Amino acid sequence: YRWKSPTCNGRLPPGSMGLPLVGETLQFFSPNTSDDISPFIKHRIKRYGSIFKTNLVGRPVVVSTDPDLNYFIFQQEGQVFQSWYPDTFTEIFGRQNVGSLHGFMYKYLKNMVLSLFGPESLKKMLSEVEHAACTSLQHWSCQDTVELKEATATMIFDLTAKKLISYDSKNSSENLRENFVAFIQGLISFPLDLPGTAYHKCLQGRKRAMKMLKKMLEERRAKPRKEQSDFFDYVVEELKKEGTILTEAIALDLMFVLLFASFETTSLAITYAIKVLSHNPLVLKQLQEEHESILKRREDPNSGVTWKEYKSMTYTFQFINETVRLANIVPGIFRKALREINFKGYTIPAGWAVMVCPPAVHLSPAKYQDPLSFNPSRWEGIELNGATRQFMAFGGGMRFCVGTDFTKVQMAVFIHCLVTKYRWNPIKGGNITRTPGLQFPDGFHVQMIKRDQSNQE
Ligand code: HEM
Repeated sequence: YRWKSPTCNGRLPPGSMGLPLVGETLQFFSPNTSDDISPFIKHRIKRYGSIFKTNLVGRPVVVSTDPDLNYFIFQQEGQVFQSWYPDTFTEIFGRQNVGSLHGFMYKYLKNMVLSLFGPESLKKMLSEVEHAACTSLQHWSCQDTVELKEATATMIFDLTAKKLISYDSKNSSENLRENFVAFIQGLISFPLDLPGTAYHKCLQGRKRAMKMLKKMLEERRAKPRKEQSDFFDYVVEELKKEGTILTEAIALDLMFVLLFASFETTSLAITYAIKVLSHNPLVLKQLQEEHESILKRREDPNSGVTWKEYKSMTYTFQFINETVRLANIVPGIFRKALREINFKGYTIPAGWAVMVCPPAVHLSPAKYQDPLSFNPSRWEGIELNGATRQFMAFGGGMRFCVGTDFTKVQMAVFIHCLVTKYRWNPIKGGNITRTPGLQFPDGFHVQMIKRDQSNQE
């Protein structure tokens, strides 16, 4: 009885707490192979309304699909709500990762990351991003087929690892990337650390990756470089400062999170983008027109993408917004109630978790006409500089994703290289599963063909 009816000073949102101990965890993780809102969420909205309670991995949770409550949760970060993630996240990302830090330390880290992925840094990175995209595409076009999820993940990982820690997979005896396996499955999973589970694989990967990162940082501290050129140099300088609040453990957890957050999310977005492009020839044509006209306007045809050109990719930004709206890479954003809250007649008790559910908003017919259709033009004339009540693919409020602009640069530049120089044929795979994180269980295999070659065919 106590499990089913938790104590509360007011009126709890409706919903079921499921079975003792496991709650509704199994239903929450059951796979969904469509782009639509997961049946778990959909059925409960129908039955209980837009705010309901449940229990996931032994935790009472209020799920919010209500735009007003979502907005309130994001705005109240650090006041009424605080960033909180299930134990699986904290164990995998480290207890001192940026998502688990608050107050002064959090602001300090956020500024550090923003200086790394802010517009000034990105302007300087543009040519590196283009180089990575062009060489990868060239390489893939020499192979019979390429599996895009893995290939784009490797491309982005190599670029970020170079920028952060000057890691070059080709000149290193150890493979850092292979430690980041099964992450999407392991992160939001049942915290069972048993051989064979995705959670176990993630923990093992984390241990190995942290060992490598620690060794690299120690080597750098022993032999600091004259000029600061990567994030490790910056960290080494910060650690030397008297009275610094940064510790080696915090810096390493941050490095680990950034490496993961940058490659796993953007590679899913790019793979998803190419998959939808394969089915939407008119969208592809519009993208081609935009990018070919950029090339035509260029005085020096051999020069790279400039910041001005990047900023002029209007249709591409609409395409990116539409991709991340439908991809719903982050299916749930977690917070903890710091005190009791009353909202729209319901009480959320202090200490309870809340989960903002972006897919429920992104796929709501009340917010988006024909929500499941891929239509970049719906974003025409809408400039998104942050989250809105309708769009929260990158979160919202104070914790809005610091990598948003980095992702957009990578996606836009990659699309530029792809649509101006290549065409592709889907060969196999491309099916998606959401458990609830987006995955391509059999990858997405395509044949990449250089356009001048294909024109001659
Ligand atoms: C398609 C790509 C991406 C998506 C959909 C995405 C999504 C999100 C979301 C929803 C949040 C908010 C989490 C919360 O409020 O608890 C977030 C935070 C974050 N993201 Fe991203 N992200 C993407 C790319 C990146 C990249 C490329 C980086 C690396 C630079 C990155 C680094 C971070 C970090 C460090 C945070 C934590 C920010 C904080 O706690 O203030 N993300 N991201």
